[in-house]
Amino acid sequence: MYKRIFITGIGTGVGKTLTAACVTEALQADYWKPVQTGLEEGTDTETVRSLLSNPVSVCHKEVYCLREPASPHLAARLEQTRIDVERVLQQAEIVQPADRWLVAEGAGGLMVPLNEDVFTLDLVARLQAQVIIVAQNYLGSINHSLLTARVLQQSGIPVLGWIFSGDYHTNEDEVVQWSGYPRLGRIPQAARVDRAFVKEQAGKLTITGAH
Ligand SMILES: Nc1ncnc2c1ncn2[C@@H]1O[C@H](COP(=O)(O)OP(=O)(O)OP(=O)(O)O)[C@@H](O)[C@H]1O
Ligand SMILES: C[C@H](N)[C@H](N)CCCCCC(=O)O
Ligand SMILES: [Mg+2]
Repeated sequence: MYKRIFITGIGTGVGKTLTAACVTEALQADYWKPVQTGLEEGTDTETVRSLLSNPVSVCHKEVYCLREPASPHLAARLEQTRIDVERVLQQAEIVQPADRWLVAEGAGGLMVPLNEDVFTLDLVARLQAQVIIVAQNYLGSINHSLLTARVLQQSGIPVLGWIFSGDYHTNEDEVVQWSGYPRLGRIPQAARVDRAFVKEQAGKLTITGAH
């Protein structure tokens, strides 16, 4: 079994990057965003690099960096290219030493296409990663959360549990109960997100079951 954790979310903009930084800090892991779309506001790799305190974590280079802030298959099409999943998988082998945890972050959620044939979900399965799902509370988030859980269950992908992004809401209990996946923690809404905040939140996560 690879020591790989894939951070997915119930959608885009739900707090995966900050959560990934906290998980990376907690495990003193390495971080990797293989496919980045949208470059104008900076990359997730730059964000995570700026938020880590420990001296051992490495933030690896992306395999694809695509300018358009869109689904990877569309952003790739605009640049007359195609995301080659085999290349992403080969790169995972290259960047990851066998004894180190790798925290990988997807672009958007699991049913985001990487090309005309492959979804992010398929990449997760091929990476043989264990999954952490980031959920945020909003009206409609129970549906998005349980759809995400269902597609992972149906794919037989191992799930470590949920990390909630933002302040507590009872919907969180619903999502845990209906899905059967445990709560690994919550990253509260912060007025200022910095290294100290990430370090503090990393110390509160309980990432059990990772092996
Ligand atoms: N707990 C928090 N406190 C304050 N701001 C937050 C928190 N979580 C996320 N944010 C902010 O919300 C915005 C969207 O979150 P983020 O970029 O992490 O989404 P994402 O799920 O990683 O999206 P993508 O699919 O683009 O990778 C960012 O500006 C981020 O800094
Ligand atoms: C640009 C954005 N921040 C993400 N990196 C890409 C999100 C793709 C979402 C696609 C979709 O679900 O419609
Ligand atoms: Mg992100």
